[in-house]
Amino acid sequence: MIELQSASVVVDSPQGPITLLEPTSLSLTEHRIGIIGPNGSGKSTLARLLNGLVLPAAGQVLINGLDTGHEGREVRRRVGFVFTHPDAQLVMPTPLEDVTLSLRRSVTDKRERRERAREVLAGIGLADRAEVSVHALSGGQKQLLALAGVLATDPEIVVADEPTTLLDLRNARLVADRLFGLRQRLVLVTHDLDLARRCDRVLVVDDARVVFDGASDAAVDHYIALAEATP
Ligand SMILES: Nc1ncnc2c1ncn2[C@@H]1O[C@H](COP(=O)(O)OP(=O)(O)OP(=O)(O)O)[C@@H](O)[C@H]1O
Repeated sequence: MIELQSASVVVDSPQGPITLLEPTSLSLTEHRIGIIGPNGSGKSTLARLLNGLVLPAAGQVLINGLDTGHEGREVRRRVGFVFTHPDAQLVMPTPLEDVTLSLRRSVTDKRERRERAREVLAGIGLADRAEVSVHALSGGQKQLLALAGVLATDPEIVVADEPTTLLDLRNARLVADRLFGLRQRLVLVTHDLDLARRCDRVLVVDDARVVFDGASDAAVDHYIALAEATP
């Protein structure tokens, strides 16, 4: 379970503290949770709270009982984070090496790890790209590889921050289908309202607050009404 207990996010600026997320309390137990809202509203901030990339200024964030403030390492092991830009998480020269690195904790034998990495790559359709430079991959292939790297760590929860934004229709569908096929709990930040509609529960964030929390169709309607009401 993902639990926010009056969790707020505040950053310092030369003009004084800025609140990026007002105190928020949530219990997220659904399989697929969407987060939608306007640019700059606080969606990424909320997503980053869930794996301790951002820590609450007050309140608590608990992931399956672990406090992100005190047990950050344990939390990051359980919560895989997929960034909008896959380059942010592809650290090795080739796909094979990248996935092999992600498997270092779960598979101790080196040879077995490489074999397993090849299987993972085959599973995302990149078997023939295993040993090319990651820079030679297309945007969609990179995003699939980044996702595969996250999944190779066997997280309990996957948080994805606009993972399809940079992709064309075909690749966006590939990545989305992969995300929605996961057995793990998925928290998905997205501007794609069709994807939001596929979630079991959707949070609408506006102006550093969760302004709606409910079923996906009602949440999307709320967001559209909000956008239409904004001058
Ligand atoms: N470290 C920071 N210092 C100051 N302001 C920040 C910081 N991080 C984010 N912000 C500001 O906080 C607000 C919320 O940012 P956030 O990235 O959470 O928005 P978002 O809803 O994900 O936006 P988008 O849809 O554009 O990605 C924005 O106005 C952003 O400029």
